[in-house]
Amino acid sequence: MRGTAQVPASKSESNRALIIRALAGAGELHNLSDANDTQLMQRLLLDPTAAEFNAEDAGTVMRFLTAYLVMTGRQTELTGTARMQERPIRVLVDALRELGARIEYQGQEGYPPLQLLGRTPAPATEESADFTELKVRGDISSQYISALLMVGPTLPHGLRIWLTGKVGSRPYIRMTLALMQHFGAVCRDLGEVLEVRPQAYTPTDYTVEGDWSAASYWYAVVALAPDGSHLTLPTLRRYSWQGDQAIVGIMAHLGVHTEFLADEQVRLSKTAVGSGFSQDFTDCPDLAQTVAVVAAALGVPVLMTGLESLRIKETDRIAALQTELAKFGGFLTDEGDERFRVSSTGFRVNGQSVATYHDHRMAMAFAPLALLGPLTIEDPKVVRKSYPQFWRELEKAGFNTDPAPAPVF
Ligand SMILES: O=C(O)C1=C[C@@H](OP(=O)(O)O)[C@@H](O)[C@H](O)C1
Ligand SMILES: C=C(OP(=O)(O)O)C(=O)O
Repeated sequence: MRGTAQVPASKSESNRALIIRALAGAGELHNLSDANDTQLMQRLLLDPTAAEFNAEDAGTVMRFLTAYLVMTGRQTELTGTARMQERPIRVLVDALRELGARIEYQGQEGYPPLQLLGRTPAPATEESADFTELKVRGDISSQYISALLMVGPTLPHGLRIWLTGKVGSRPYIRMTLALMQHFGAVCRDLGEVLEVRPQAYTPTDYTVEGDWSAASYWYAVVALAPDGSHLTLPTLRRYSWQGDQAIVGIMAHLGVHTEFLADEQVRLSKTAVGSGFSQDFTDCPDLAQTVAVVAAALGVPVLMTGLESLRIKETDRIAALQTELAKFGGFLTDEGDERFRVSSTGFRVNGQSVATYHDHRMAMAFAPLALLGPLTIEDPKVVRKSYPQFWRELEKAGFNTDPAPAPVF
């Protein structure tokens, strides 16, 4: 294994930059992601008169657009796939209602689809109030908090959010604040409290970094490749806003060494694996599948915590991992108290077929196992959500895929 693999641009950064640019009115965005989640966000933001918006299976699109559309006074319906209609949104809807938004549930209370009916300005806050205040729980999805923060500068008194509960995916909140600041917003992260001053965004240019969550699949490839393998990934920064850069430290336990080169490149090389470790995924839930598969394949025991949010993503990722790993001799055992242990006995790849449950990360997390033997990935098009060129890049790296990857768009 030698060479260079292209990762897509970060869909998380792209989708924030698109919302903030829409609020700023202008600004050039470079290296936007070709992920369906980002292409979709771009198309929907360009459609000012649509009577219905479909966020498909994109959590950021659903949550960010709910706040953006309703707070900019749009009256429209916002829906998504069958799975999106099972992903909760009540925390965000309740918070927006407190800000004067009129939102109705079209189906089940607490879930999309939503009817957005515009906004009646909230009762005049006292003159002395320096911020409009909200209490928001942080233990279901950080996307609600990012969605609220991004519209914060447009509110007459700005916004002060008190976070309650165990806050998950916090690096994504920091990324939101960092991008807002890049576009001239004045905000402060005080831990439990987040503050945004009322102030127009400044039109600014931004170049999106490569996607560290997508990079994790190349870490998996190097971890499972023969000794002496190495791989270069362009567009990844040493100082990243993405919490999934945590893959650098995690994969050091699984035999991948990272070197940051000049010109925003990282070089991965294969080294010795460690004897086992514990890892909390609260800050980086999207890495859990990659790590579980590699650890099981290498026979490195891992105690995984912080997986709570995995149950409400594209699929129940804990159940999906348990079912699919078992086909190979891998286990993700629930030890109670939200602790899960990865283990394996006689892990073998010999033609199994992996179900992907409409989840791009199931497909990409299991694909690197092809280094150990042949396997089938069902419904390979799922990768279009975040990494449409994934199969093509694997072919370029020397994997044989049948059928050969076709353009996914
Ligand atoms: O804000 C974002 O861009 C994201 C936040 C995370 O979701 P949660 O906050 O729901 O954990 C992550 O899993 C998702 O892929 C992208
Ligand atoms: C959970 C994910 O995305 P979202 O929540 O934005 O649909 C993901 O990309 O793994």
